[in-house]
Amino acid sequence: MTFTTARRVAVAGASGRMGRMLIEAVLASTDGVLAGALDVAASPAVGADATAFLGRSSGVPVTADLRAGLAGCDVLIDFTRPEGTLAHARACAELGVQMVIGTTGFDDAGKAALAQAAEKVAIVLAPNMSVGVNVTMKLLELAARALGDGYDIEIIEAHHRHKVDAPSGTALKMGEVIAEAQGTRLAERAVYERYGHTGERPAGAIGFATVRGGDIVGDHTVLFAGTGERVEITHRSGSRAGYAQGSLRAVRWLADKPRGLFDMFDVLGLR
Ligand SMILES: NC(=O)C1=CN([C@@H]2O[C@H](COP(=O)(O)OP(=O)(O)OC[C@H]3O[C@@H](n4cnc5c(N)ncnc54)[C@H](OP(=O)(O)O)[C@@H]3O)[C@@H](O)[C@H]2O)C=CC1
Ligand SMILES: O=C(O)C1=N[C@H](C(=O)O)C[C@H](O)C1
Repeated sequence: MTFTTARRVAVAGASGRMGRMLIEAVLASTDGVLAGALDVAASPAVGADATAFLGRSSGVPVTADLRAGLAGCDVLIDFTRPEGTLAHARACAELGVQMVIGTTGFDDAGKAALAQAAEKVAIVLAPNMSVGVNVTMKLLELAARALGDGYDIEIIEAHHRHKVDAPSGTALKMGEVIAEAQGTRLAERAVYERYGHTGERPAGAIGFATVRGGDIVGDHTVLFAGTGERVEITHRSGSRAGYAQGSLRAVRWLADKPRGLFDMFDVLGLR
């Protein structure tokens, strides 16, 4: 992928699973420049070169000092934890640095804080940066609208043993897309847990089921269970590369945006 003009990119969570994937993707891009790398103060990576894990030197040190890490950067790509991303967003808003945020697990107050930061700088926020997942969301919109209320909806997701939030941000977004396509709100329909004598399935419920194990990168299936037939729409990620490439598309798309909160539907023209 190429940026229209070279963009100076910082990566937060530089030693994380996505952080490393993103650093590799920025280095491999022809006109993106790795200009900053952030991690928590306790991380053993702090002080080391951001590309030491690749056995090479970039001259960019990993730092926990936000001002130092963001100095001279155009955009921060952030896949960390909600509390980290919110601190980064405050710094980015103050310093005029754009953001691409893949972190999941924000509560309503966190989402509101990001919307506030987006009044100062342009931000792309999406629980899944993969092109395939976002196209799958559009298919779900179509299916939900066309199938209507005769089909019971269940969202099943599976991820690796290290994932800390559930259901995944992607599963929640799929639920929101489906609920909105049917003129409703997810909060009124979501069933996150079942145990013991649950009684019959409530009409209109959107159920969630979570699987955690091994090194599963990320699988999502939405089941529309009707009478005499089932529709299943599945996306499986086999690698994290798709998340990184989607993030770089967002970096490029943001280049001429002064401020505002956007998502991957905006980036990919899926609105
Ligand atoms: N939108 C998308 O396409 C995708 C989103 N994700 C999401 O991205 C996030 C990160 O995932 P993943 O890379 O697997 O996680 P990792 O745990 O591998 O990496 C997280 C990184 O963030 C750092 N970190 C932890 N807490 C903070 C904090 N408070 N402030 C700053 N940095 C912090 C970690 O440091 P340390 O290890 O030292 O604690 C680590 O470097 C998750 O929310 C995940 O759901 C993941 C994949 C795709
Ligand atoms: O933690 C992960 O790994 C992933 N998190 C995102 C989510 O919560 O939806 C995206 C992807 O599924 C991988």
